[in-house]
Amino acid sequence: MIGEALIDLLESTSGGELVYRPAVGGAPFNVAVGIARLGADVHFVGSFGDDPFGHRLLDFLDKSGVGTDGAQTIPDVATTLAVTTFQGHEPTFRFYGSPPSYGLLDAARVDVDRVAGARLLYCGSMCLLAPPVLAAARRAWAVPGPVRVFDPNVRPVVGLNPDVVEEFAATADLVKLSSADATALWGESPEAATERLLAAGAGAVVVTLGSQGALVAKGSASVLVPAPQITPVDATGAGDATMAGLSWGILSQGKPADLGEWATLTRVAVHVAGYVCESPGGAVAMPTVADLRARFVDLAV
Ligand SMILES: Nc1ncnc2c1ncn2[C@@H]1O[C@H](COP(=O)(O)OP(=O)(O)OP(=O)(O)O)[C@@H](O)[C@H]1O
Repeated sequence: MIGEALIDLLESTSGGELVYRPAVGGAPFNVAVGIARLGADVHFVGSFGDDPFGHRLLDFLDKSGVGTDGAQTIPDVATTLAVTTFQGHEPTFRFYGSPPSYGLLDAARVDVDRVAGARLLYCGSMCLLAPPVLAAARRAWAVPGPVRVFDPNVRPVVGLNPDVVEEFAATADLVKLSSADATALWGESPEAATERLLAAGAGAVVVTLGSQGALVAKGSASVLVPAPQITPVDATGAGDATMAGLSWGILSQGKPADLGEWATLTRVAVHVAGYVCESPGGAVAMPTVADLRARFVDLAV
């Protein structure tokens, strides 16, 4: 079934040379791998199907040094597959697999003691469309203690309820989203979405702007952090790399106190994203600190 759908899709979208490359991913998956590559201790909570694809994802997390106690393998369910096609370096996704394996997480997988002892809690993304995942995310989000970072990441599946986004934003220390997310959620400019999220209660907001970098806002002020000059090859996981860079910055330097400190953190994050854009694959392209230093010699990390 999936094979037939894939063949139809590939035939309908391949105008020239067709390049097929299997990869691993999913936004929270990419973020977890990205944070681990940068050197922090990270644990993943999420679900996979009980098939070779799911086993491969778990294996990749293990090999990347991500803790998988909170990962759940769902019996008799196929792992959701995403087929990514490209216009230049910009990816478009189509998902296959019903019910979606990522949407069946048991909220009991959230170890509240571990959350309470953590320094940072990341929550994303379109998976929140699934009621079980939303219940799990609310269970984790209710635990006081860690710095909370939230990525609504509504695309490529448009439909996440804006009320849910504002619910999580209300108690988030940081909300990161893309300008495309802002349009999909509210039909708003990055500036207007930033004001909305800050008014909802977010401590700070970062809106990514592709090759232009990112808009960082706190209180009534904002600043544009430019992206490094790169030659993009594959932008898959660029937003996730930004989130990984921001999370790692908070873990290594503490939560920023003011707009200037958020901008400093974001400057590193746009370089992490730029690095990822320069090679194919999303999660596999996430850099170590040594990779960043070698590629961007002027970057103080
Ligand atoms: N062409 C580029 N040159 C330099 N940096 C880039 C480029 N494209 C993306 N980036 C980096 O990746 C970050 C995230 O990109 P973008 O704003 O497109 O988010 P995204 O999550 O990939 O977007 P979308 O929601 O459209 O999928 C940017 O803020 C920037 O740092």
